[in-house]
Amino acid sequence: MFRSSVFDRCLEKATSQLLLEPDWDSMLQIVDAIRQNDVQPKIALAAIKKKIAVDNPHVSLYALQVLEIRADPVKGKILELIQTWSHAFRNEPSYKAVEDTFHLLKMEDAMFVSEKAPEWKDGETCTRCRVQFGMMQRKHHCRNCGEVFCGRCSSKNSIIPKFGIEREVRVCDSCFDKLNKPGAK
Ligand SMILES: O=P(O)(O)O[C@@H]1[C@H](O)[C@H](OP(=O)(O)O)[C@@H](O)[C@H](O)[C@H]1O
Ligand SMILES: [Zn+2]
Ligand SMILES: [Zn+2]
Repeated sequence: MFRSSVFDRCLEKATSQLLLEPDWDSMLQIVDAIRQNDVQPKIALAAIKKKIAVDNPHVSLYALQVLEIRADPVKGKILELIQTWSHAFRNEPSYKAVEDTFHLLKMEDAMFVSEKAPEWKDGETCTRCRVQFGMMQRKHHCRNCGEVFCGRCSSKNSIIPKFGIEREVRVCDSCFDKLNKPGAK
């Protein structure tokens, strides 16, 4: 899928051995891709884990920093991984960065807890109008409630700040109203 190749390209850039300092732009694009389900969290997790595991502390550090900017959906599991790493290499000076990043992430975790976007539910009919999905009636997902809808009932887009989604994504009609009516919570 094109969108996930954006994730792969940004991960390569963000963890390149040639970097002299973090490539925040690529890292932000990675986090957006994960948050907006452009790439499956578990695929992202595997790709980042692979980067952390390379035998180059700089690449590992940058891969860890990719998480520092809130790749929420995968963060819990990665924190465990980082904890293992920082314990395993506690006496290795070149891996000191791993330990520092772990503590940074733990601290930050305590500070910001943003809501997580819901898992997408599946179904053979539109949640709103009950039309049956098929070749000519494609299913779509609302990024706010995670329910499945036909194109007509989910034709609008919206940002969803509470999930950290700053780009317009597909939402169903009722979520669009909730997110965009004055005084929306
Ligand atoms: O186009 P299709 O081949 O039917 O595939 C659907 C699209 O990828 C939809 O993306 P969208 O919600 O962004 O439209 C997704 O929500 C559905 O689960 C998929 O079945
Ligand atoms: Zn519908
Ligand atoms: Zn919705």
